[in-house]
Amino acid sequence: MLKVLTVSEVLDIFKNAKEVDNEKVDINNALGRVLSEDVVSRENLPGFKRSSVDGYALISNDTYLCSESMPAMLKNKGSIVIGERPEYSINEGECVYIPTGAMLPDGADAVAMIEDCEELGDEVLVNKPASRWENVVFEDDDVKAGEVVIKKGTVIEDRHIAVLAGLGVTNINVKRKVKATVISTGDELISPYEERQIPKVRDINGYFLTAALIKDGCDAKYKGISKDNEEELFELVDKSLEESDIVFISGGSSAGNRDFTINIMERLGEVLFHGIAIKPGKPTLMAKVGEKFIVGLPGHPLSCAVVYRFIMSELIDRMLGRIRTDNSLILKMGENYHKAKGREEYLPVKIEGGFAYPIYAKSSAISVMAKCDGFIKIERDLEGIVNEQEVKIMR
Ligand SMILES: Nc1nc2c(c(=O)[nH]1)N[C@H]1C(S)=C(S)[C@@H](COP(=O)(O)OP(=O)(O)OC[C@H]3O[C@@H](n4cnc5c(N)ncnc54)[C@H](O)[C@@H]3O)O[C@H]1N2
Ligand code: MOO
Repeated sequence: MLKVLTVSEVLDIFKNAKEVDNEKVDINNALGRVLSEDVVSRENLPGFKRSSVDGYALISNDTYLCSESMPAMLKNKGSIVIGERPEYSINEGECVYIPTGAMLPDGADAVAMIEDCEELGDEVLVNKPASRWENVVFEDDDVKAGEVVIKKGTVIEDRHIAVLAGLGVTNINVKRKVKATVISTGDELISPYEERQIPKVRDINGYFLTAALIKDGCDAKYKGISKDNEEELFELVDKSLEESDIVFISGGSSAGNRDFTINIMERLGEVLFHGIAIKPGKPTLMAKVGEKFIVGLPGHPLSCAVVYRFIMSELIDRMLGRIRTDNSLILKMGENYHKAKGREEYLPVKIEGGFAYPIYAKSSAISVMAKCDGFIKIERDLEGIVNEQEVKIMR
């Protein structure tokens, strides 16, 4: 008897998954890792008042009402060197040349752009009034000391690396990678490196899952193809559990006479469910072995991909404490779509002219993965979506 759960019941089970431990990585190895604590700035950024333009640092009052026909005439004290503390301080009637990014000298409260000034011997003529703090960046304009700059759970992207470098945070607290093993099962499977042998089929899921797990920040190992032989698969899963937090088995998940995954799960641990009310991907199963998991995914490639992408990646999120950024898109449907009640459905769609169109595909098809621009989720109790209805496209 299959123990079929709804998607929300499955997600509830994931809430009990334990987060992996923390580790430290160098900024050069931080890309794609999940922050295990908030990054709190120890300091203000930029940390000093600086000019945002090339020009002359001066006292704004000295340029009051000046114009091209009546420029303000200021004494030029010289030049400030970028990266050095200014040797000069500015008094009434004085100015000093300052390059973009250099430290504002004491006394100055504005910078006039070089385009609005003319050097005339020892003097500088300023043709346009500068208002107080014009072209000046304050000590804490960018970041204030004590501020949370990047939140715990964030996946570190290149843009975060920029911020970490700016803050001088080079040793970063992250979650260790989730260790995952991928096993494909089926006597009919051959490696994509092998010569084609009809009616054998190339292993798609092993490659897909390994790539998807790596993309999700796991240390994923592909263990190849196991024959439809319970003992062979048992040995492989048992051994893989020693070195993994989670073992993914593709194929053999439904109820046929060569579907051993359930037996292996019963022998090794506690089966959590056998079946999710979802289309495609119903024959998905999962077991717990101590703090580790075995997941059995449907053999049909589209089903396997949908279950990983929309269900199992949530488990990985839990284990990594990851906050996923929402990159979904809201668009209108370009036609009606009918669905049967009772299962939550993930429908592949193509975007054309700003509308979403369903792609009709059997779960044994794989080309849809190259053709679709994303998936829409249709709730369990709905019977479809009508033309022009707004839908959320998950990518
Ligand atoms: N009597 C029933 N038959 C089936 C049911 C059912 O409820 N009762 N469910 C169907 C659904 S839905 C799916 S999905 C599949 C899932 O089957 P399994 O997970 O047991 O997978 P297999 O039988 O091993 O394979 C199904 C199909 O997928 C191909 N396959 C398997 N692994 C791979 C791989 N790594 N790469 C590419 N293709 C793969 C395999 O050759 C089969 O064609 O069961 C339905 N049947
Ligand atoms: O659930 Mo199957 O995965 O519908 O094709």
